[in-house]
Amino acid sequence: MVRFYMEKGTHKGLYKSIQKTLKFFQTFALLEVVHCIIGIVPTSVLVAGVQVSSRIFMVWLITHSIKPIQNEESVVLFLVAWTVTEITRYSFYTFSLLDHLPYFIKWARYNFFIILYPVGVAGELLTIYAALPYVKKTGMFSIRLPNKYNVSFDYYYFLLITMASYIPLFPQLYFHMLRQRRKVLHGEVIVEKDD
Ligand SMILES: CCCCCCCCCCCCC[C@@H](O)CC(=O)SCCNC(=O)CCNC(=O)[C@H](O)C(C)(C)COP(=O)(O)OP(=O)(O)OC[C@H]1O[C@@H](n2cnc3c(N)ncnc32)[C@H](O)[C@@H]1OP(=O)(O)O
Repeated sequence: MVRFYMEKGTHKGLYKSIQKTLKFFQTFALLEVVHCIIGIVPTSVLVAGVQVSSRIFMVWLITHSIKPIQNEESVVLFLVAWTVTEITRYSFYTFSLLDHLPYFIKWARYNFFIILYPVGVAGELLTIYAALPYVKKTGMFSIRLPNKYNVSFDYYYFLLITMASYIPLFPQLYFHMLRQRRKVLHGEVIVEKDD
């Protein structure tokens, strides 16, 4: 991403140039949920599920499907937030497994999110917001009556509901990370409710 910006001097075309890698890694992140379900990692299934499904949704049902929004600045916002987060997170896992975790990586893992989470969420919400006029105009992914199954679905209203769902769900993730931060960096013992 940095190389693209240095070479082109603009964010336009960035999404197109990284989309394959993005789709591959974000789709495979589903394995993180599987790992929680089968108990390979002790992470909450609910927390990992919300985190991964929101990213898959952004990648496939928003950015991939709605071409006119791919060059929005808000796309860069969430791409940068996700990228820095995952570089830090997987460095943390790798060094932890090697039993040589540098303090800076641990510190970064449990501090960067304080800024990156709101930045990422802002990028995601602004991108969905930018998609709304196109979705309304084209009626994409919507099912209109009458049809033989007597079912109707409006993707435009689905997106509005999805945006609203960030209000109860995002604080859950953010406060979870704040609790993890207190536990890992300050050694506080925190009793969490089971899923
Ligand atoms: C259908 C439409 C759905 C739409 C839903 C809409 C609502 C969505 C609202 C929410 C929006 C979220 C948006 C989000 O996409 C925005 C961003 O991400 S912006 C960027 C900032 N983001 C972050 O900082 C993300 C932080 N998240 C995480 O760190 C994790 O994803 C989290 C799932 C929260 C888990 O963190 P936690 O600290 O609880 O657990 P860990 O999994 O890190 O660690 C537990 C222990 O397991 C070990 N572990 C885990 N995985 C591995 C691995 N792969 N390899 C090795 N070890 C692993 C880890 O070391 C821990 O071990 P220990 O306890 O011994 O330290």
